[in-house]
Amino acid sequence: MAKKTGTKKETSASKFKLPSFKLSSQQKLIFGSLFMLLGALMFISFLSYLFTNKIDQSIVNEFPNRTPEAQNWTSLLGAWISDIFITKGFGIAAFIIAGLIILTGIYIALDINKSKLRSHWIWGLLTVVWLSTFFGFFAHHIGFLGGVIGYESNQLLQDYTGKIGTVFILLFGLIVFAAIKLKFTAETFVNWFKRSKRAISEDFKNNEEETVVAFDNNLSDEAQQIKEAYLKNNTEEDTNFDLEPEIKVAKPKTETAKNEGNDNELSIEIEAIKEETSETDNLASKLVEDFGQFDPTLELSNFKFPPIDLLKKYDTEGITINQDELEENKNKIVETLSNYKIGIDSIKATIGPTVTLYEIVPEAGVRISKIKNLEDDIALSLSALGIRIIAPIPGKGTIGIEVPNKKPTIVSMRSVIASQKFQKSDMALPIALGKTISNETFVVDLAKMPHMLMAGATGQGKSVGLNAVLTSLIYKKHPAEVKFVLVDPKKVELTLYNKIERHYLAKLPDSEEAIITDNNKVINTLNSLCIEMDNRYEMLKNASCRNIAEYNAKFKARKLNPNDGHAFLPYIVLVVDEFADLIMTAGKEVETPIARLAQLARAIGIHLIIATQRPSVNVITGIIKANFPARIAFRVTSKIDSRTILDNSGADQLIGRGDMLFTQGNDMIRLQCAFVDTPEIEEITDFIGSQKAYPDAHLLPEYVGEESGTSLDIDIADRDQLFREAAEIIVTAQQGSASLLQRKLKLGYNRAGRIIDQLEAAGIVGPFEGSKARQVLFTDLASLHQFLDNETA
Ligand SMILES: Nc1ncnc2c1ncn2[C@@H]1O[C@H](COP(=O)(O)OP(=O)(O)OP(=O)(O)O)[C@@H](O)[C@H]1O
Repeated sequence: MAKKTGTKKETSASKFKLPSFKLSSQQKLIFGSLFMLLGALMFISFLSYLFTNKIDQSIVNEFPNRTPEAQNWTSLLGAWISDIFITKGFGIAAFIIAGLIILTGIYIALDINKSKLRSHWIWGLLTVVWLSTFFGFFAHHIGFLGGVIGYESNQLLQDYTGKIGTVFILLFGLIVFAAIKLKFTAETFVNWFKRSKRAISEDFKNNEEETVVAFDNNLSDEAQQIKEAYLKNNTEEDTNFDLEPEIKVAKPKTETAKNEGNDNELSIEIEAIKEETSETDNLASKLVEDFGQFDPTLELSNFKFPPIDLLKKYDTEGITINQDELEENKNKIVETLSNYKIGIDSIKATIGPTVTLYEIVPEAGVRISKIKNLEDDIALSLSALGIRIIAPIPGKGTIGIEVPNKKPTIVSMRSVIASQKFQKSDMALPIALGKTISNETFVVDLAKMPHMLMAGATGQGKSVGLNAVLTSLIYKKHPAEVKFVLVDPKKVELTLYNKIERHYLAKLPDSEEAIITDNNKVINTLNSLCIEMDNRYEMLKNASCRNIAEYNAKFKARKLNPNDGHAFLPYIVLVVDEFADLIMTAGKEVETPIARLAQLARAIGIHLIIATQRPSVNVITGIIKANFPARIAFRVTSKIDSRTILDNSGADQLIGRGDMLFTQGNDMIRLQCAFVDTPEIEEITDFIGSQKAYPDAHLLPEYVGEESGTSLDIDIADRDQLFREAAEIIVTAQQGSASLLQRKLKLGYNRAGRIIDQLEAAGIVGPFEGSKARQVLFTDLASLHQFLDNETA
């Protein structure tokens, strides 16, 4: 019964299947030469027809009659075909048709890309129509020049537009041809005109010069005699022989003579190196010329970035200078230092949003370490929390004392997003983190970091920091360019981003919620990202690219064929809020893929941001730390925590509420994190969520955990049409890889991946083994066929 339904399905499917025109090499040769010979035969007939058409005129209408003898070189058939194509058809433009048929034969025989052939045919036929209409003008003099079609079309145009109109229409056709096919522009003509003008004037000049040289030659005999006489007496080679200016003009002649004289010297043969332009390059530039660069944003071309007005302005924004406070702090610093016998040469204040930096130049002879050791005493005297002493300020010969402002100002997300620095940045993943102590907007490129660790005690601004990162990316990057994988074990921090799931989020194929709150799912997602990473590396390798930027540029330039499994790759940003919680519950299972991603994913555009409120060494392990050079520390409670995050103290002296230290491996920068509140995020996500979206979130590759092998139960009826063919390829090659199917069956990556899954479900290939190809469980085609036939029986 099962078999019956199966066959029924098959027959109905095959009914609608287009015949496949895949020819074997022998068939290509047979059909190719058939076309070539046919075209050549037509060409010879047409040529002969030009001389014999009058004689053969009477017999062409009696084609079935074998008796009359035609004068055409290819006899009756030639006369008849020529009559149809030339006289009754397109006139002498019919030669182009013969040419096109020959060309078709060549393309088939040599198996050249058929898309070019299609274009040759389209342009060829248009030229035929144009030429025959053009020759239609002269139909009264030589009848077959334009043929009946040419004559009629010309007449039609003349009836409606007159002779002048017809000429204009034909001229327009010519311009269209020149512009589209020959890529002419108005400049081409202008340049031509200029060049020909220049050529004329150069000709004119050359003529003038020739007369001068001729004149020189007249004189040169005499001059030469003088020179020879002189040289006889002066054998020195470097004689500065300054003759009349006429001799200088003739100098090239002397040089040639010199070269001729050195016959037995080795001559250098210079081989012109041909520029290597591969066929794909030509095809790519042709595609780019025809369709423009590939635009990844095309599917959501009407997508509107959220307007800046969705972000709030704050009353406490903008720095106000409190002169009294400045004076007071300055006096306190000078006084404290003088108590410890440290003299000051000069002091300068830079007012930031939360702290003011006092830059001190100590008197000559004061040891820097002495000031550094007095940090706590100075802080006590200034009676302020959050004093940080930077001794010395890197790159400057001064000592910095950061003192918190009495009235800190908020750095709004709006102000950093609107800043020129952010708006004009051309970074791959720009992040406007906040403002520096000198009140400059601080923008960094996540792609260069390439991963970020964010830590700080609870309530010090981590979630706001993560939101600032996400908001920056959303304001600058189209949904096609960046995707977020959000992990939020706290279940409340990132839920708002659910609304932009189909725009900006990526998720596992089988999961309902894009934002991951369940720790088990995190493990699957991280492993899936590892698969994505391996896939992307494979794609990069096949495209001979070193990183995602190169790859995407190549893809946009249409140098990579989507049929070979290539696709535009969006950046993927993985955000983990509360990493400590994950490590506590899942330990190694999480740490291993995170470490793998952190070590390898930078080149292929996967970037990690992990945040934790417990910066202890068992959470931020050595391996994690080694791979997260960019670190952000909000306020922490102890020096030890600060050292765990930054490898340095300082984070314990911050004042909280977005006050942070940022390091990218070397210097530490104190920043005030940009503030973005939940209602603002809500408005932004509402704005984006209400726009047209992709059908689904960006799907990550499926990852099947060790214990859950059952999700691969794929119904036989749901199998891909190419399932059997794919199985045969895999068994023949004894290599279970999706890329093999991609190449052999010319499939996209996703379809090849699905077929591999189906093959696994059918027990033809083994399970996924990381970067290794899957094991093939059938050794020969016979056993495979037997298995497949039994399956459907
Ligand atoms: N950049 C900032 N500017 C001004 N205020 C801020 C800033 N960042 C945080 N705050 C204030 O601190 C509060 C707590 O911030 P946030 O929720 O980001 O802390 P957290 O570190 O994520 O805490 P938890 O770990 O408990 O989630 C905010 O509600 C806000 O009032």
